[in-house]
Amino acid sequence: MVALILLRHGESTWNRENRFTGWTDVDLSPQGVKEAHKAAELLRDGGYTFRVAYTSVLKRAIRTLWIVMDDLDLMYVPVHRSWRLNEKSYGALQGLNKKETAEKYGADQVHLWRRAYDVQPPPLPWDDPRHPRFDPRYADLDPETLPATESLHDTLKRVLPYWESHITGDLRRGLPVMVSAHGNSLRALVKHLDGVPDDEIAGLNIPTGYPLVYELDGDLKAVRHYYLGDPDEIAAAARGVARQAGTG
Ligand SMILES: O=C(O)[C@H](O)COP(=O)(O)O
Repeated sequence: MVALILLRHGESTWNRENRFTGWTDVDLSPQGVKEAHKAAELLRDGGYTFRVAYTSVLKRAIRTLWIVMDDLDLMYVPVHRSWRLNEKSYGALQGLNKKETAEKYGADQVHLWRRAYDVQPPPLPWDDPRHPRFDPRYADLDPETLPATESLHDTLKRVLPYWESHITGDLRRGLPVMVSAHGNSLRALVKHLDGVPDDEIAGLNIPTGYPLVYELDGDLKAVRHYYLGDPDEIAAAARGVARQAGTG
């Protein structure tokens, strides 16, 4: 059995302000920093460690990982960053307040944008300065592959090749792996690991800062998975995520 630890970054400044974030590179809030330290404590208390770490190219996930590695005295562990682990692109919704968006477009529409498997939010126009093609961190990528918006399905389609080509190799070698990423890139991974049907994934909400441990067998089938931390607190935090737009 090998452990895969999934960790959604601690609360970000835009989580705090209840804004759609997506590929916007905002940092952790002071609360998010505390959540990252708490995640490290939960891992230490549970006797968990990791030999390799993966994260996105967004600082809220990177900083969460740094804090965990520092607190666990694991700063030497190799870290791989990839845009493929970034949050789902929220396109033109990025920056907008979730509740105000629900008031304007209706709670049902916002729920579809947030949680439906195959629905894309409105795209960023090609010339919008926020389009990732203008961001130097993606300069080596074909601009046509960079998303102007994404459904969860689109997110899964770019997460999976990285899972297969990089992460599974370490797990097959028996190395425990940490993935510090985002609400929706992790929902995509969980959908794959647990074989969650398309129409059921809308009900899954991942809270910030609680390690989600998967025990995988030799074929990398998920045998068991569980959060570390107080179950009532975690359930309340997941309900809080579901209700960010006033719905759920
Ligand atoms: O990008 C965001 O706004 C959040 O990180 C995830 O948002 P969601 O829970 O609305 O999908």
